[in-house]
Amino acid sequence: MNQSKEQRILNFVLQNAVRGDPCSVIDAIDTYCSQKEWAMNVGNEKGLILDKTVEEINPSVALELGTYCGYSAVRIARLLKAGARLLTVEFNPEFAAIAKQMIEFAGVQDKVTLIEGPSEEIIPQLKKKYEVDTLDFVFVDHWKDRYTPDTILLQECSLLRKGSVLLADNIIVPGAPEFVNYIRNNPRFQCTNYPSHLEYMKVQDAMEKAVFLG
Ligand SMILES: Nc1ncc2ncn(CCCCCNC(=O)c3cc(-c4ccc(F)cc4)cc(O)c3O)c2n1
Ligand SMILES: [Mg+2]
Repeated sequence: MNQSKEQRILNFVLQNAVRGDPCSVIDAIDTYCSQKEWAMNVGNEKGLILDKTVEEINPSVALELGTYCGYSAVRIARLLKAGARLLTVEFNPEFAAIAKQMIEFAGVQDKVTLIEGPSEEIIPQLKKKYEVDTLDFVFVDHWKDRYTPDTILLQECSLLRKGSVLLADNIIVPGAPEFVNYIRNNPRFQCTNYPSHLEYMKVQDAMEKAVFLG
């Protein structure tokens, strides 16, 4: 049975990155996906915006929606302080299996809890099953039409506190127009737009940061 693109990306990392070195894993994925096969990792340009946001917040508890191959989970986890943790949600079992191996190879597995399932099912479980009180940071990078309902769900589940930060990928491509309308017109969020480019392409994209005001 021929390999998936995601398996080829993982194999390239296993052969070209250094075990336990998250930066070498990030670089290997970016090299493969810019030179061989495009893939929907956040990439290095938007990845720097992600890095700066994570460093600014220095979260104790972070959530990622849409793990894919684990590229942004490794990017986020490598910046977390001792004792801090990232919960990342992926509903595609093949992608989750790749991401698990990617996270372990990078050596950040102690900081990352990979949860398999749809966000709409997992979010309501975070408090009781995953012992979350509130979230300091949420990276939103899953189905673009789930951005709004899941932002509402996070509020309904009392998972956001004054100062919680959401960072959403793909505001332009594929786009999340309903989310942009919702979040920018919601007085409970303070929004900032970060123009950038679609990963590995010269196409315009952007990220949106939204601070929950409580
Ligand atoms: N509910 C739920 N819960 C949990 C989940 N886990 C996964 N999913 C499903 C998410 C499926 C992948 C989401 N990501 C994207 O679709 C995406 C696409 C592009 C892109 C594609 C083609 C182009 F031509 C241009 C741009 C670029 C990006 O950066 C993207 O992030 C879940 N859903
Ligand atoms: Mg994305």
